[in-house]
Amino acid sequence: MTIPLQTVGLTKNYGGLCVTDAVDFSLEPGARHALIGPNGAGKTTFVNLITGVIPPTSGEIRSFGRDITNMAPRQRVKHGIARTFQINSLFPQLTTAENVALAITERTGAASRMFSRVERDAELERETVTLLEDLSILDMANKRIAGLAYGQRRMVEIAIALAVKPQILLLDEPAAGVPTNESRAIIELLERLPSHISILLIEHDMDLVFRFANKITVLVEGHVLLEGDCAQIRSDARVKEIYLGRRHG
Ligand SMILES: Nc1ncnc2c1ncn2[C@@H]1O[C@H](COP(=O)(O)OP(=O)(O)OP(=O)(O)O)[C@@H](O)[C@H]1O
Repeated sequence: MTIPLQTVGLTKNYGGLCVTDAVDFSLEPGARHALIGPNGAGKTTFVNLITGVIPPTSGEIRSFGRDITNMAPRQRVKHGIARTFQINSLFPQLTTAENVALAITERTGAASRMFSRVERDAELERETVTLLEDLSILDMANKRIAGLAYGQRRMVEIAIALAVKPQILLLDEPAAGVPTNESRAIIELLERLPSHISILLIEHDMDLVFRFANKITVLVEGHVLLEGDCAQIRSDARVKEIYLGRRHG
């Protein structure tokens, strides 16, 4: 089986500053992989390179056997790569269902014009309901985004990323800024994500990382310090000193 996502010698320089330093990385089929590292380690830059928001200085990005290094961001979405953002991108006056339906419409676009309006609307509703049901957030369907708690909005953002039917999902700090009493629901939602989707989670909350991921890559100053399972990462002295030590000392 071809590898969903792979970077080879991926490098990004800003002037003299090397932010992504020859990163070799693989996301396996069905992965639950976390990318961790201290502030400024280059995690978001890495995601921006993968999604095509910024071009690399050198190196390659491959996905399912295809070189996507120079592919436009929209094409990468069509190719199956979706992401969530740290910044809220929802329409606050629309309901959860309307926000998700809009994202589905964007995906189906021209293809759906082959059907009549009634068929289209029925299919759109069916898919929206199924998606919300699968994530156990159907109770939020008719609520406006503006009236939702912050943690609930983060869950809708994940639903929207799923609306493009991705094969690869990049989650950029899905629990950032979410109060502790709401973060549990987010963790449970992450655990309900379809197993065939390969997921890369960027997260500072180590409890969430250890619960979600079975493989972890530690990025420090743009380069991969270490990669391993939760036990290997927990027990590594360098990781404790550089990153975990400050939080889990
Ligand atoms: N457009 C840019 N121009 C110059 N330097 C940049 C630019 N974007 C990012 N950087 C620098 O690259 C480094 C990595 O930033 P990045 O946001 O990728 O780190 P991060 O690991 O995601 O941090 P955090 O955990 O705080 O979100 C930082 O030193 C940052 O200042």
